Amino acid sequence: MTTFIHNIKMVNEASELVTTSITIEEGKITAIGGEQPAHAQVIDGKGNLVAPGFVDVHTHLREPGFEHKETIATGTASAAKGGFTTICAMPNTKPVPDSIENMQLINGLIQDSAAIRVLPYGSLTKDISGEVRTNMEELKAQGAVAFSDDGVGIQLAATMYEQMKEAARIDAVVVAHCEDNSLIYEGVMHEGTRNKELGLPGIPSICESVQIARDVLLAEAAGARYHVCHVSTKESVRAVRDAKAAGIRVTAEVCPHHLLLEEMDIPSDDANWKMNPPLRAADDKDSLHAALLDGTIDCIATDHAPHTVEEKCCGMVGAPFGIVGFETAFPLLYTSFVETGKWTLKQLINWMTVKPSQIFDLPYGTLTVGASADLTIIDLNKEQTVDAEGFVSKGRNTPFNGWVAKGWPVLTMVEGKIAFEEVQ
Ligand SMILES: NC(=O)N[C@@H](CC(=O)O)C(=O)O
Ligand SMILES: [Zn+2]
Ligand SMILES: [Zn+2]
Repeated sequence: MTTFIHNIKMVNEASELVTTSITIEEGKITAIGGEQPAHAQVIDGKGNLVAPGFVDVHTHLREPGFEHKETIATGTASAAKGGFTTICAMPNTKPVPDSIENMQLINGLIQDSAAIRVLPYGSLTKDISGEVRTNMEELKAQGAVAFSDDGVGIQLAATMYEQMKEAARIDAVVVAHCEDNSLIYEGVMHEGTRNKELGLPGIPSICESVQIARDVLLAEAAGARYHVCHVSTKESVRAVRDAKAAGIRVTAEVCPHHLLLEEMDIPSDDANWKMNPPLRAADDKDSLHAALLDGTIDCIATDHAPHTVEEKCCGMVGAPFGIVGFETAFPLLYTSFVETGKWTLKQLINWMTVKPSQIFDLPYGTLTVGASADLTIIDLNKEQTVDAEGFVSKGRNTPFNGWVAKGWPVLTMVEGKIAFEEVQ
């Protein structure tokens, strides 16, 4: 089948919008700016923006094991609505993708119900318990996109070092949730000013940064490719920046909420503001912005982490960490940082497409002839209020409810097939 999308604007290197057309055949882009082919299905882009489908390297789909929070079907529908076409699913499911058998089980579930492309992580240790190392070569052969124990930090340096050496041998990326368990102090938000006002236990910044500092040195010694999840503190930024300057193969991501919010924004003891790592201080947030702009931080990832209303109902202590992210990521970032002139549209799109793809050697996140027709059409003028009740995700856990934003995806396509379309 041939599809022709016309009356569409693409953003060029200078971040200007250029009206063009896209021809898609057999799931691939075959022309940009060409004439309408005969017998094509025609889509009117209505003058909207077309961007490469977003690539999210840090997501939680909860299935198998926690289908009451999210399923592969609801999570990928939510992602498609947010303009995402490729997402990497973290391994904190039940079972954990830590064996050939469990990888195959998860691949089967993805095959059966994913609305977009889902690339599963394999775990670094069995049952993400930090003890017994997994056979990453076996898991890679089953399609593991990279390796992580996200949700928990790897406490033992030797475990991390051994897996890094093996990852270097098989050319895989080690992806780390950095958290030293001895420095959590049962905290539920940032150890700073706001937690004291609210009388809640705090997680100090060193809980994250000391493990990053350890890991970049381990990565250097192992010759491994090492990617840091959800960087949240200025000390973490410095550790990554220094490591890059030393030639260590480190990359890093930042989440929208850490760019948009800080500890003082937390209105009350409300678990919709509880996530790991927590919202940090204003100067941490500033350093994350500077790090994105100077390339210390490579990309943006949502860390979409759905939980139920019941789990999030009753204050921070006792509630699980995590907030949803797919359906609000682009509009919130676009409105806060592109519309205000802090970033160019091209920068934002790159941080959500080519940049994450490059880290994981993925052939996605680009609108070029020959590439998979993974794209999202976005109405940059459409203004809408974030309404958690209207989310496609099962999760309602967002601190952004009620925010007004522009730039909502109206159509998302994966391999030329429509995965989401806004009903008129
Ligand atoms: N980010 C979170 O607060 N929670 C994540 C785990 C994680 O990403 O560390 C989850 O799985 O709920
Ligand atoms: Zn994490
Ligand atoms: Zn996560």
